Amino acid sequence: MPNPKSVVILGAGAWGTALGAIAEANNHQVKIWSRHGSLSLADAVKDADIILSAISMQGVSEVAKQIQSLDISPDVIFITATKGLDPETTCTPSQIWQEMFPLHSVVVLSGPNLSKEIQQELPAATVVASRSATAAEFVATVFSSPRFRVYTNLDPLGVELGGTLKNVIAIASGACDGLQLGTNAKAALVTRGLTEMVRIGVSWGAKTETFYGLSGLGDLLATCNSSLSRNYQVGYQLAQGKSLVEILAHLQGTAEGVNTCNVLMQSAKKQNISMPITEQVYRVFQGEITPRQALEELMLRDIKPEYND
Ligand SMILES: NC(=O)C1=CN([C@@H]2O[C@H](COP(=O)(O)OP(=O)(O)OC[C@H]3O[C@@H](n4cnc5c(N)ncnc54)[C@H](O)[C@@H]3O)[C@@H](O)[C@H]2O)C=CC1
Ligand SMILES: O=C(CO)COP(=O)(O)O
Repeated sequence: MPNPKSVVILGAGAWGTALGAIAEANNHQVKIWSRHGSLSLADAVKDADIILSAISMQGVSEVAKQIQSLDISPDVIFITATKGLDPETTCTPSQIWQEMFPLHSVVVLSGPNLSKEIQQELPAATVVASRSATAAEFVATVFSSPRFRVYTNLDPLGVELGGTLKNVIAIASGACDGLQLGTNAKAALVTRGLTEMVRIGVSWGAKTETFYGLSGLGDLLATCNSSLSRNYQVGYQLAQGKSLVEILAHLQGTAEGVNTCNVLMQSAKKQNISMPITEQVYRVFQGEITPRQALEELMLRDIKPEYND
């Protein structure tokens, strides 16, 4: 374990708090900043070795801009744990952090990490990815513990997109379970969902194999099969006939898949990339069709080869 480091967590939500507890258990000094708390951002990031952002997508650009105006040591490593896409630019959180801090190392942390289980100290594994192998290895040592196994990876975009894109498939999976469609249907949905994730992710520059790792397939398995996932909960409740507005009004925490689905649909249309599951989730959100009609549309698509469609 490295010497104690000063770790600043941005965001006091479910994930920020859980990650703070892991670093604290490894004897690091942890400060958690929240937009609603009394600690100023300037005081929070003063003397930081690591700044870890676990804020919702909607706050990332705004908070990164505020930090840009502060005095940050060139040695600070940024970690991003947000799973979302910017609605205006389609940038990922790490691209936003890297653009604002071009001389700093930026590390993506993503994996099958349902925060409630992590808070209960159940074992889990994750991935830390960066263009800088040294930064990724350093972050791995800060967060690794007997209950949190951290792998390094050199494809930050792929790792980040795995965690982000799977949220839309988790919504579809929740709907699949809400409609009681069975295990075969779920297996088909998740597998074809992964194909969609790879298709668009690779067109954006991610590596195919990254999607078959913990941050892609691993996170899909976790969120598509657990009612602890907020995205899954959204889909499940849609299948029960609730409106999206009603569901989001009562949901505890953030379901990033809703915004991600909208951003993905715009990009897929522009790039002419086929994303049938994402498209059906989008149409359900728009109130154009019900989850059951979405299922029928998916089942009645043209017959085609499994690959190269
Ligand atoms: N909860 C989980 O199991 C996991 C969540 N994530 C990702 O981490 C991110 C945060 O998730 P949670 O902590 O679960 O959500 P949450 O809803 O519990 O917390 C979100 C945090 O972001 C802050 N925030 C929101 N908008 C902001 C703004 N405009 N300015 C400043 N702060 C703002 C909130 O104040 C809160 O502290 C999401 O992108 C999520 O996909 C990733 C892995 C696991
Ligand atoms: O990404 C997650 C677990 O890895 C959390 O999923 P939800 O955001 O759907 O709760």
